[in-house]
Amino acid sequence: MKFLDIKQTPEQQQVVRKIQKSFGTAVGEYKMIEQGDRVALALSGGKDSWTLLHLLIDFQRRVPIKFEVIPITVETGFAGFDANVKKLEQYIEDVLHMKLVVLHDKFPEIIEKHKTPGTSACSFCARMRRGALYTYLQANNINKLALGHHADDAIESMLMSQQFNGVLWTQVPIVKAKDKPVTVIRPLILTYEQQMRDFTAIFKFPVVTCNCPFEGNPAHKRAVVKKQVKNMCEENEAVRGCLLKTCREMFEVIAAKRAARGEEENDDE
Ligand SMILES: Nc1ncnc2c1ncn2[C@@H]1O[C@H](COP(=O)(O)OP(=O)(O)OP(=O)(O)O)[C@@H](O)[C@H]1O
Repeated sequence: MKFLDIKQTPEQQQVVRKIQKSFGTAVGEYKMIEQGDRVALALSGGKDSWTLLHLLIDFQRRVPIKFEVIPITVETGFAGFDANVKKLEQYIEDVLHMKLVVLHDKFPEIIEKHKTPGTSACSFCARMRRGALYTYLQANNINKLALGHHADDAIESMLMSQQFNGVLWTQVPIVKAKDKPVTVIRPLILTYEQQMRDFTAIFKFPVVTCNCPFEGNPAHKRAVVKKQVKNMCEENEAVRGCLLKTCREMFEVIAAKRAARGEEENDDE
């Protein structure tokens, strides 16, 4: 597996080192990976989870901790996604010499039947995806689930929760799933989305989408908040760093509140 060994320009080397550092800091600081872990990497085929898969394999080769990485894709059943998943399988076999686990499902039919008015299809889909992954993980003794959420996701979720729900919430770096022997980890939580774009541009992963008809709607709350952050950064480029610092304080507040209530997390995306 020589994916990181391809010839890189000095600028590209900088991109790689910087992302290895933000990944390594998150994994170390939040104690995400331990000896003997079996880590499922939830691969959507987007740039974030592709980047995460490569960083996990790179980390596996560089540290003395022994752990497994098992890439898994939920083939949701949206028209055309099955052909995209074939591209993921091919790359993983040819380039990484690994096997992709594919869980086939029929989300469009279930969404059509059960969607409750007022809730977005996206959160419903994310919950079903999580359910499918937890079922497979439990049946196969896999104790960690790595998701590709990154720093900008955490920032946007924090601002969305404040503005639309009036609560302190965001995706946290590590959390035990409610009632399940699975711990969710987010090793990219200190890495900005632009870093993933730069990393993907160097290694040219076969990026695919899930072909869902709801994606990219500019009226979505996340799209609204993304634009707000962009506007703030145009006025003061230090804003993004400050917001991530706030998120890091919030991770502790959220964990302390949960511990005080004796709760395990219901880790909604
Ligand atoms: N179909 C899927 N199968 C497996 N894991 C998935 C799937 N879709 C999403 N995920 C996981 O959930 C995370 C968050 O999903 P989301 O749809 O918000 O992705 P995203 O921000 O577009 O990231 P990516 O670039 O990885 O697609 C992904 O990074 C990935 O780890």
